[in-house]
Amino acid sequence: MSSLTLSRGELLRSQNFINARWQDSGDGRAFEVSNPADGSRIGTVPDSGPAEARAAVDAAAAALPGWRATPARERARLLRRWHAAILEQQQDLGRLISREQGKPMAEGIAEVAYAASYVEWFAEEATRAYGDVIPAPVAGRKMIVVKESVGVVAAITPWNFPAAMIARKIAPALAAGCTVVCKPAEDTPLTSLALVRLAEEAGLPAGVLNIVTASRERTPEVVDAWLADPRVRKITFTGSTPVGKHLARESASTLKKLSLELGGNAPFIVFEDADLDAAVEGLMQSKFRNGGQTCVCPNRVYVHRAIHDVFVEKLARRVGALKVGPASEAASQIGPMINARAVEKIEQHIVDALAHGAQLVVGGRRVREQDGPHYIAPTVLVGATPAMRLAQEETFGPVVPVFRFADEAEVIALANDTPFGLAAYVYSRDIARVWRVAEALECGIVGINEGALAAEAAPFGGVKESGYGREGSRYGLDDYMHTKYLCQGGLT
Ligand SMILES: NC(=O)c1ccc[n+]([C@@H]2O[C@H](COP(=O)([O-])OP(=O)(O)OC[C@H]3O[C@@H](n4cnc5c(N)ncnc54)[C@H](O)[C@@H]3O)[C@@H](O)[C@H]2O)c1
Ligand SMILES: O=C[C@H](O)CS(=O)(=O)O
Repeated sequence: MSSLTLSRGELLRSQNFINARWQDSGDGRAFEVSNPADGSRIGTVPDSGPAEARAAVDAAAAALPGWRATPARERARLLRRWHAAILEQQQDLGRLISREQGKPMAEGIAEVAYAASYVEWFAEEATRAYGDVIPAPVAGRKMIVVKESVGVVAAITPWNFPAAMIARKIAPALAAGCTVVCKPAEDTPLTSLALVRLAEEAGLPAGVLNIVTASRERTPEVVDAWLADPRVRKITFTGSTPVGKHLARESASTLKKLSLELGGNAPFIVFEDADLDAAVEGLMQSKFRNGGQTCVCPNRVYVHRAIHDVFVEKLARRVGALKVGPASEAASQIGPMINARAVEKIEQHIVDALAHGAQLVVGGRRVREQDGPHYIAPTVLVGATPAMRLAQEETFGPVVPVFRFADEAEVIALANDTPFGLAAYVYSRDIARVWRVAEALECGIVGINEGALAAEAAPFGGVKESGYGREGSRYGLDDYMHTKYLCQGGLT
């Protein structure tokens, strides 16, 4: 594949950004970033360690008093400038996302607008961090509640949405008056570096936003330094549940505030009275977005036995028609999986399901191997059971296991039989039923006859082992603020 050229070449960064200075790692170590479509090299970034981690916190801590004291309207103004700069570079950033993450070009470009929507949203929310005045129970007393920034925030982000996930963390943090150190996923650091470059151009003061990159091997050195640093008052993380649990355990020593957006295992439930065409469309939208590599992708599809066969036939026809290929091909709808580890997990899930009695309807194998090793054919399996790994673990790939069910009580029990609780989907035309089921499902997000849930105005997050905290929405600022109660006496 051709080397990546951007209309603004300076957006392709190769250094950390600490205290407003682009710099290599102290020991000069670096690692390559490659295109998951064909393994070709896109760029190199620093392989940072504890020294860079500490330098970033030093900068963020030094900048905190000034940024915290900056009027909210000024913080909002800077976020609006960042928002405008991101949209001005939407095409470049979209191409960069698609090149380093693999998603089809249209999805890469759409992700930039999605990321920018969080920056715009929190530019607005910045000026609405209201407190309260409490009617005093006794004379001569004033009782006031104020909101204050939590302080230095460490953000650790995943590879599946390299722009949106970091914007969804940095924007509320800056809006709240926090300063930030961030570490993007080793597979997709370039997009985050480009966004930080645009934030620099927007005029953020030195030290307010700092980013360090690290390989998978050195990431624990960077993040463990932040976990042990008492100046870091909050960790915000999107990624796997095992890593989320590690962060929660290690944050306990300094009782950091946490936002954890972790793995999912979303059920997609189709009742016998559902609009089947709408349900198939909703499943195609939610399941195959980013090749199935999102935390809200349906991981288990439950179809009422009365409409099972006709639903599967409709679904298999759509799935079998999906085009698999690199972002460089305009017709591609399903890109390569992010890395070999992801492909291995997906293949293990398929093999395990077939070994436990599932039947393959379409897909089930690697494709386009002449182009690269990360392409998986969109797959539909029927005869799935709770005993299979793909029912218990998040596949994070283009695989649809279909389970039969007989009645509402049975499918609610099946859907909730998982440690995870992020998203769920219900298709039915019975209004009473959809609300009964939506309320019974143990999760943070429910799509009712709808497959497209993501929106900056909505609170995003889960329950159980999918984590806690909410990102986006009018609730999103709370995760970056403390509530302080002021009581003034002696006024009689
Ligand atoms: N909730 C989501 O949006 C989301 C995103 C990515 C992955 N996942 C889940 O996680 C699974 C594995 O994906 P993954 O390996 O990319 O996720 P991961 O959790 O390993 O990586 C996510 C981020 O955590 C960092 N990280 C990894 N190990 C760490 C450690 N020991 N200490 C601190 N930070 C660490 C990574 O460098 C990356 O920045 C996926 O199959 C999927 O199930 C969920
Ligand atoms: O994969 C994780 C993302 O949070 C999904 S979404 O972009 O918020 O829908």
